[in-house]
Amino acid sequence: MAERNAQQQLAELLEVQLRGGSDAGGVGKYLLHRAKPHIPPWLGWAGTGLAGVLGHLRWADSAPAAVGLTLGSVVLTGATWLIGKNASQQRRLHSAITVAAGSAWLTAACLAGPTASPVGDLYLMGGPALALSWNVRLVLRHNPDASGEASDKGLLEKVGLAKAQIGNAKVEPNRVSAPVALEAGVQTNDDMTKALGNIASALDLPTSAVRYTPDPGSARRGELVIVPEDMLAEVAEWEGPSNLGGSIADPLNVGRYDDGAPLLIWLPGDPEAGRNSTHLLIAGGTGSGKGDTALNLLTEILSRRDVIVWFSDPKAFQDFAPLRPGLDWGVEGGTPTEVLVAGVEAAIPARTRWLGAHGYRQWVPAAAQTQNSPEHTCRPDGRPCGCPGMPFLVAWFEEAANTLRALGDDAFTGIAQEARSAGISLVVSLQRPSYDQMSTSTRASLPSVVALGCDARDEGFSLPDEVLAAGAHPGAWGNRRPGYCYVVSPGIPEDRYPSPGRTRRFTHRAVPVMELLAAWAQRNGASADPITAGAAASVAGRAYTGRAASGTEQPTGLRAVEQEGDDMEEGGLLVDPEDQDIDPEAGLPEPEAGDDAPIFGQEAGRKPSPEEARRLFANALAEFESKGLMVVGPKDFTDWCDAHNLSRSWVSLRLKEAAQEGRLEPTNTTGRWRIVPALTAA
Ligand SMILES: Nc1ncnc2c1ncn2[C@@H]1O[C@H](COP(=O)(O)OP(=O)(O)OP(=O)(O)O)[C@@H](O)[C@H]1O
Repeated sequence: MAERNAQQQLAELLEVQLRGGSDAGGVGKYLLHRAKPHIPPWLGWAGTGLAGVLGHLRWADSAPAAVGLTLGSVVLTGATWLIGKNASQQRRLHSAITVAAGSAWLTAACLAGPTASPVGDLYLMGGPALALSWNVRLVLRHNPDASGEASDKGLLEKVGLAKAQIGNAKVEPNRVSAPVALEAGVQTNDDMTKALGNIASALDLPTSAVRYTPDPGSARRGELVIVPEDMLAEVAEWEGPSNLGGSIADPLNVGRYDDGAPLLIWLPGDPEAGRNSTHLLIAGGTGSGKGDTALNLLTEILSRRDVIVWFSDPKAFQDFAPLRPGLDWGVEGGTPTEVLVAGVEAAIPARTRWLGAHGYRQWVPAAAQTQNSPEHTCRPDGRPCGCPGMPFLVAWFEEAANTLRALGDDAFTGIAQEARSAGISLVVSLQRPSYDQMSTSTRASLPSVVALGCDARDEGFSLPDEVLAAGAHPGAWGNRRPGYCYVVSPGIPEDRYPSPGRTRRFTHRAVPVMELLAAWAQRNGASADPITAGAAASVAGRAYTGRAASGTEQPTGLRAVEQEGDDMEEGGLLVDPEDQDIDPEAGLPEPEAGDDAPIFGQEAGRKPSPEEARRLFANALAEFESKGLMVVGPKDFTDWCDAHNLSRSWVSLRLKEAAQEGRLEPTNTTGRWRIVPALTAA
């Protein structure tokens, strides 16, 4: 490795900055920028000449002026020498000679006249020679920065890594990268990562402009990357999806990196690339641009042909309303979210079984096609089965802290683990990225993150330690840089992780485009396959309808379940036997004669007989179900208890009994039960 002085690398970096300037302002601006540092010596020359002319007009032939000017000249030269004691020897001498020559000439010009011989000749020959000597000095310094401080010591020496070496630098537009070798046996990569802030300070750049990627094979080698100009400062607006009609396996383009490269995320795995599917956390403080980042991602997902989205948004679709028609299942917070979670739990084994039966070890785009290949058939005789394809499923939880807390760590970790082999990606966003919002183990089951600006104390939650050590600092942005983010996700080269990117902004202009996109998804996007729709309906009953197809009243999910019934008759599809009888379209049992007394209207003061109370309780469950409230607990019966003079503890016991009878299923939350719609229909 040709090892060079750090100073040269610095010069190259600044060269790049200059080039950036020239791109921006054309050749004239570039030349002016280059010439600027060389002008001051010439101004000094002209100024001295002018002072000579004026001085002569005033002090020609004055003896006291001669004494004063000579003394002044000596004092100025001495002062220059003294003041220059901290500068290099060479610079000190050069300055003193310049001041001595200039002030001696000025004295002579004042007394004898600037045009007298040889004063005039000295001015015309000596002045330019001196000015040029300063220009040459500047050029040789390799550093056009006129502040003059950076050049006298090597960059790494200044940050306490004197013996470290920088190798051949790779200079790209607005990016300099160079291998670094630290002093063997004395310095480690940790020393380098700790020095990044100081390097940024030495170069007068923001902290996020300097990054270091340690070489995994060495404790003292790595790559230093410097990106001088913040190319993300300019806001980019969202103009539409990047790949309408593409596959969800194609990269999702959510913004750009600071060198202009697209910011890409992959959710499904790719067996050929050896990449696993992933779950994604969108983490950012208030005002960090989480909402717009989510829109970038969701619009990309909904524009793909082979994916469906289940979406829970406790904020009542404030940001996402225009996209709602494109969702296969969209719910607001509270019980509907609990039901959606139960739907995901039910879909996981059903989908995994289907994928396995069709010879897929993980979801790939071919799984979303009708199964016409003998390699992917569920028929024992090996002939193509013709089963409808299974689109990828994204289950998205906005502002998920409460949902995750209610679900519990073990349950979430289990879902996250198993969902990956079921062709399901979870996307989770948090109000505040911190451990009081999400436990360590839940955080650990989300391998990918889009880390937006946050409180500096929460950086450790958002990003892995090694990415922070390499120079990533979302805490430095807070909410001052909306949309700025670091993305850690499979498929992205690891040395990219500490590079900041920025998502696109959504304004009111985006609304009609999003509406068009949702309409496109209704018409051309995937709809739930019978297996997924069946699993959802088996736990959610009427609460799951599937996305309404464009131009028809009938939701696609229910259509899929109906079709499932037909397929079963043909014996084509492998289905969980327990799910076979489910008919989510089936009505609730007709109330028996005399049952039409209003559930919540019992005459005050009269306690029902035990038998009557049970009947009323069964009716109440049926009513909850008909409203799609599929997860219940004693608190949901508060009004009902008041109306019927029954206590919540009685309801609590009845709920447990109903669970033993199979009418309810326990959920992950103590005291909450899921209504089993299949038994209602039976
Ligand atoms: N990529 C971006 N580029 C420029 N501005 C952006 C970007 N993303 C968001 N913004 C702007 O930043 C502001 C905050 O964005 P947003 O509401 O999405 O933040 P948030 O993190 O969702 O905040 P909250 O949690 O309070 O809802 C908005 O004015 C938005 O227009």
